[in-house]
Amino acid sequence: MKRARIIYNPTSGREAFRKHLPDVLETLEKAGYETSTHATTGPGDGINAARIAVERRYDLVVAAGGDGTINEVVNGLAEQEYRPKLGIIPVGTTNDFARALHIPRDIVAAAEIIARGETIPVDIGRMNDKYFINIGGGGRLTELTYDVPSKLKTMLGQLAYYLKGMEMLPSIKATQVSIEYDGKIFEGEVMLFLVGLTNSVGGFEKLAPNSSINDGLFSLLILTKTNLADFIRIATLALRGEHINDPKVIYTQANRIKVLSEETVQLNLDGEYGGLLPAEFVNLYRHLEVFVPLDQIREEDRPT
Ligand SMILES: Nc1ncnc2c1ncn2[C@@H]1O[C@H](COP(=O)(O)OP(=O)(O)OP(=O)(O)O)[C@@H](O)[C@H]1O
Repeated sequence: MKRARIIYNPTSGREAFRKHLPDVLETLEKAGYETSTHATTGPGDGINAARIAVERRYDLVVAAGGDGTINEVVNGLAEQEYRPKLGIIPVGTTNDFARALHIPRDIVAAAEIIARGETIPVDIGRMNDKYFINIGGGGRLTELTYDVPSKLKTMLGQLAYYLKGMEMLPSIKATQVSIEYDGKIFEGEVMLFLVGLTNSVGGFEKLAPNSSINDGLFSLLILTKTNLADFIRIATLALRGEHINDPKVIYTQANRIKVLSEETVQLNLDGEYGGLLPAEFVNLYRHLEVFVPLDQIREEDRPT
């Protein structure tokens, strides 16, 4: 019999998961999995729980929570030689990774996708010694993702980010950086730089429109120094994915990216604080097998 381990964050997304747990267990049972669960106890516990699941040789690990929980589970799996297949049940306020993989927000529907058993290989990112699934980045502008208090996030969802963004706009300063990507170099002042694995970031579904989830490449997006009016114009274009042709924006694909600065620059990984520059990003090609609704996945993302 195959064995599954569910690692879920009991506090994530209005505590919705626990209520549906019996249905999820039944769905996996019917698909032939003997399933056990672990409720995370606080920050970092998801990493440990995933490591334990590796040691115990589970066939499948299900991460149920927001992007924060999925990030922790991936950090627990990424360095191991034996990596169980990964199921995702989105329960958080931001579910960029699930959205990029077309996994539905309905808990039982997401469990049914795991039960169906179709997986694809997915790239993940490493930044210095940490792993990420969606996005890494830096610059004053990226700081707003962790300035948003989590209570506010739970209550207001995406709106919280926009409110915080509006409040911060006038005080955002450019940072002098050097960015080396696959042998090319950018040097200059930036509002932010983003290193993305998927096309969806913070609810902007077209921020990196050319991203493929398993081509071994990051999307690199650099927003060079702008004034407030330019910034608002580019942010508006970004809603439609049209910012990538703007002269203030550099948008390209790369497998390895190094970022340096003489200033102190905070980094952000999957929406959480990720340390300070310098940073080296490496794309780990098809590092995890993830359950997805194959009929929904873009042609270019399907395994070849
Ligand atoms: N029992 C717990 N109590 C408090 N915090 C926890 C607990 N378990 C995990 N966490 C932390 O909560 C953080 C956020 O969780 P998660 O991402 O799942 O949900 P969310 O905040 O609802 O969604 P999102 O991060 O997508 O906005 C995780 O990074 C994790 O470290």
